Amino acid sequence: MPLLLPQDDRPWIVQKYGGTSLGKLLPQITETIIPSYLETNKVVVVCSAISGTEKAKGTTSLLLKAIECVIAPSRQAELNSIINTIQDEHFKAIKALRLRSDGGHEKLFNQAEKDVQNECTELKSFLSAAQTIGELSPRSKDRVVSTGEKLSCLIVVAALRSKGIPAHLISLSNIVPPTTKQTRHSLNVAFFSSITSQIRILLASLPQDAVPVITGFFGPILPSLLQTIGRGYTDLTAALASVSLGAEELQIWKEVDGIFTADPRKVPSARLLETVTLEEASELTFFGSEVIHPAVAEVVRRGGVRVRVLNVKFPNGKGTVIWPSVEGVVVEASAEDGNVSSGMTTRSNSPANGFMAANGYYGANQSRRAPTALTSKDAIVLVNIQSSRQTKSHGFLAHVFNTLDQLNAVADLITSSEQSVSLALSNVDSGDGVEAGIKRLVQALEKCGKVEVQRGMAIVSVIGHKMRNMVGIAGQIFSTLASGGVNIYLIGQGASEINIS
Ligand SMILES: Nc1ncnc2c1ncn2[C@@H]1O[C@H](COP(=O)(O)OP(=O)(O)O)[C@@H](O)[C@H]1O
Ligand SMILES: N[C@@H](CC(=O)OP(=O)(O)O)C(=O)O
Repeated sequence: MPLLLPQDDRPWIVQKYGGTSLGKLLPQITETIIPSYLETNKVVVVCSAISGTEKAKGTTSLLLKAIECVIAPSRQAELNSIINTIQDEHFKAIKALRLRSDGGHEKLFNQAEKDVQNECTELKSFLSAAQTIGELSPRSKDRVVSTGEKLSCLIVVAALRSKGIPAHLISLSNIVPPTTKQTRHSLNVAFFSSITSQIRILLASLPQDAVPVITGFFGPILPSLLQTIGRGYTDLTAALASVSLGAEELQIWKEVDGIFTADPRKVPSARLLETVTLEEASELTFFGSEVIHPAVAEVVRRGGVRVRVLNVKFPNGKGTVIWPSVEGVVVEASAEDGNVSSGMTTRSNSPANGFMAANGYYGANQSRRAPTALTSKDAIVLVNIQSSRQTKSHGFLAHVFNTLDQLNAVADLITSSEQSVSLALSNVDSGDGVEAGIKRLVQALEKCGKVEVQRGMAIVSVIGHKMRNMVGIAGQIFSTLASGGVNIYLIGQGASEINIS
């Protein structure tokens, strides 16, 4: 008779770990946080690529640099040295695991080392073949970038297995069905549903006690994940995994206690927020504070998953809960009333589907809050275009936006009048430097009218749901800026009215 195992009905928790947390705090993650949650939950781990010190010097950034080398035949040596650096960083991580294991698990670590080496060798030959041809398609670039998450998952699986946790690596780099005729995938509801089903199928094939360790990269997406979703895509993968499992909570583990009223590195007096809405979190990220990837919001809202931002260094903290906002609902509630579970200590009292308790609660104190948070973005280029007055205003605007589209330039803020448009752009560098990007932009926009450019500007954004109904908030913002001697060049209020920039 087959042995029937008891059904494991612990609720799922999905934990996403960013590159710097994995690079600096791997033992804390694999020896303390994950085992603690496994006592009461089934856990899925979603990993970004490892960054030893900071994201700008991490594996993904190095891989992007390697991609740049491909188009220049003279940079073969540099290319090889980048991949060697990546390999060494991962070998170092395995060496640290060996030291913590006191000579145990030799076979496990040897295999991990071999797997890392194989990935890097394959990558080198892929890149060197591309260098011979002198080009790399967006899809091939994605193939290169996906190596980062594969490598980090190899390390995390080895770390967990060395502690007796049955971790299994799940690569999502081939879960998107190819499109036959289309040149790009439409990232719509149907697309995301197909991804969540694929993830569910992959996870269902694992043993019941398995701890899946999922690559933050998923693909292949046409034209490419980097082009469509951009950096920080691991948050989205984790959101899709949580929806596919009906997870109790999606946890985004970082090196900060949660979401603050401002970047705590820049503003020491910033306060930790107990809750924010999904929209506020997305706006904060878009305007300079890396909180959650904006694409996460729609996925978790539809899937009804609660999101919590937590600190790897202080895992007992409550973190910040991100809730979907509910139109027209104004409820005063305390954290306790609203089933806000408190991190590692009380986890079992959350609502079944993770959000919106029956009383319509959508986060403690939200109805009392004035602006929720501030953020800023530097190195902004301001472009003013004055129409040459020969075209009607809509023709002029269409011309300007078509030009931006052709140049792949995204404006963070836009204001317009009948005959002029002001644009604030944060990303004018297409790989050949900011000045080259500005020159290209000006040349193209001069066909629409007179163009003026101002460099070295900053966008300051005040974000909060409550602002929608507050009279006088804009006046307060501008008089505060004036008292700090700040000259305002452009004012924007998002259509959602939760952001004044
Ligand atoms: N409002 C904010 N709340 C929290 N962190 C913020 C905020 N604005 C900017 N930050 C910065 O975002 C970073 C997020 O933490 P980090 O662990 O580096 O993220 P990741 O794991 O995604 O790389 C912190 O360094 C923090 O200073
Ligand atoms: N590794 C990718 C994706 C990602 O999600 O990163 P992180 O979670 O460390 O922000 C990047 O650097 O963009």
